[in-house]
Amino acid sequence: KNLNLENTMDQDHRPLHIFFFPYLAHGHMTPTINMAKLFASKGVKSTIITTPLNAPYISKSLPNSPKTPIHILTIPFPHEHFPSLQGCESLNALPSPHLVPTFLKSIAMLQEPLEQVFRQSHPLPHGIIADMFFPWATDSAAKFGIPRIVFDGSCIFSACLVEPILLHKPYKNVSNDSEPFGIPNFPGDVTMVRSQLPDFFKNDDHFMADFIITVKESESRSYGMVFNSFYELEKEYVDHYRNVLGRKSWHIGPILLSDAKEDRGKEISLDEHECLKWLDTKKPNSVVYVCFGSIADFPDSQLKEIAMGLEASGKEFIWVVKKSKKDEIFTEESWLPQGFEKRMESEGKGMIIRGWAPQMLILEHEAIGVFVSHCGWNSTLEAISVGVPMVTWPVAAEQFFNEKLVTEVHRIGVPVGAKKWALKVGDSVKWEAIEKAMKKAMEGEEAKEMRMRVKALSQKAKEAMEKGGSSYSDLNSLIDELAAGFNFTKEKRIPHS
Ligand SMILES: O=c1ccn([C@@H]2O[C@H](COP(=O)(O)OP(=O)(O)O[C@H]3O[C@H](CO)[C@@H](O)[C@H](O)[C@H]3O)[C@@H](O)[C@H]2O)c(=O)[nH]1
Repeated sequence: KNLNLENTMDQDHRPLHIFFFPYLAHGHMTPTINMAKLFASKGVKSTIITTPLNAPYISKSLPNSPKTPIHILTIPFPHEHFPSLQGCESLNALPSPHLVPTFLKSIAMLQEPLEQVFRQSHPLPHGIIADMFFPWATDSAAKFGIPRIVFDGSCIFSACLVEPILLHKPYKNVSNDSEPFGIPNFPGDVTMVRSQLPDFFKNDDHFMADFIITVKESESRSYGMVFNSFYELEKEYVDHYRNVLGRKSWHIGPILLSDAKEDRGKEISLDEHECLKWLDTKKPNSVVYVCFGSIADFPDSQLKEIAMGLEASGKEFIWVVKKSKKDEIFTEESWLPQGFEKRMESEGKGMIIRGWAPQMLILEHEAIGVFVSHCGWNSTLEAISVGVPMVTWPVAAEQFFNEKLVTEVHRIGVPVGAKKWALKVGDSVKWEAIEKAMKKAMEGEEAKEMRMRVKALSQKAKEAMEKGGSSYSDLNSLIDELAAGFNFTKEKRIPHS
């Protein structure tokens, strides 16, 4: 029942207080910060728990005068046990992908400091929204009688796909990596091929194989799941998740739409906004924006193919390029066709951003015609929220699942033809395919229809966040429930456990 508690007080008239515990990676931290801001805008006292090196980024992203203050509480990172991670407390700051297993181990050691925070909290918070990749947070919260809610950084569509694939292993029924297989106990007739699945789904010896099982198991024991998504985008899958899989869930997004425009891109320097001025000189829907999120790192040979594809398409573009080694000098010779950058700049054709771009500000510029993306969920939702069609180029994580939602369910994107899941990206896509996909997404009748579909979804996303919309209502019921749940927590019992 919806209690509609006034002023987000609990039944003892205490203001509601929620801990937010984001994973130490960009793609997880940003939506969690925005979630804390959203809760604070409703009058909920919000505390973000993080490690010292991540605190400045969070604090820069917070609004200057929120309705209710947002606190940052730091816990120590276990550097003494992991000397190879000196100076690095985020997945994005790892000097090499080889350190990922070490990083995962170090994260597990945050459990004790988190529990220490609970021990020192008087009174205890009403709940903790902790990232899915902290599976042990469920047990930690339970020790203190606090409901643990899992933040799944992706969509419900992907969550519905992961469950039956892990459980029924349908990829074992096909004879090779490229033979399609259907998904049992999944609404809709999506097919996958084996090469698109994460290695740790298929290989029990993979360093993440046990971890993903623990994550799923902890989800089923948690109080519920929060998704940065909206009902109208994934109706069938939300219903399946709740009614067939029996999971308690709230979809409260696109959270970014609740973020004030002046707060977006605050964390980057003003010079980088040069690209926005450049976009002001371009025609509506004419520019290709290419960016593969905060982690994916393409080899030089693949970057060269992208450059060739962009040039051959004749389209204007903004292309964001990252390198895993921060200090590496970006010389043209190794990864661009000769003279490419000068040629593009002098013709006003294109702009390369090295490092970090103000993505949301770029995407919502009317000049952007298509987004070439790896289908990280934040990027996908950002494109949908502002109504920009995509060229999909999934790389790793759950990105091949998200691609299906974009290209097959909603038909708002053109696949570039990436076939293989890989933590270390190869050079699998040739320039001809890149050029073709970009043209298909921007030219002709089909492109027009795709644009209309994504614009319609963008409108629905806005409505979901407005008063009375599906995400607005779900957030209110979550807040009501947490406020009402305090009586349960006093008895050291998690509701619905
Ligand atoms: O130059 C850049 C690059 C990225 N971003 C932002 O960074 C975020 C990137 O997030 P996402 O698109 O989700 O990609 P990843 O960083 O790769 O995210 C990881 O986390 C996501 C959430 O769980 C998963 O969906 C992805 O598969 C996983 O790789 C987005 O908000 C972008 O707007 C920028 O602002 N500027």
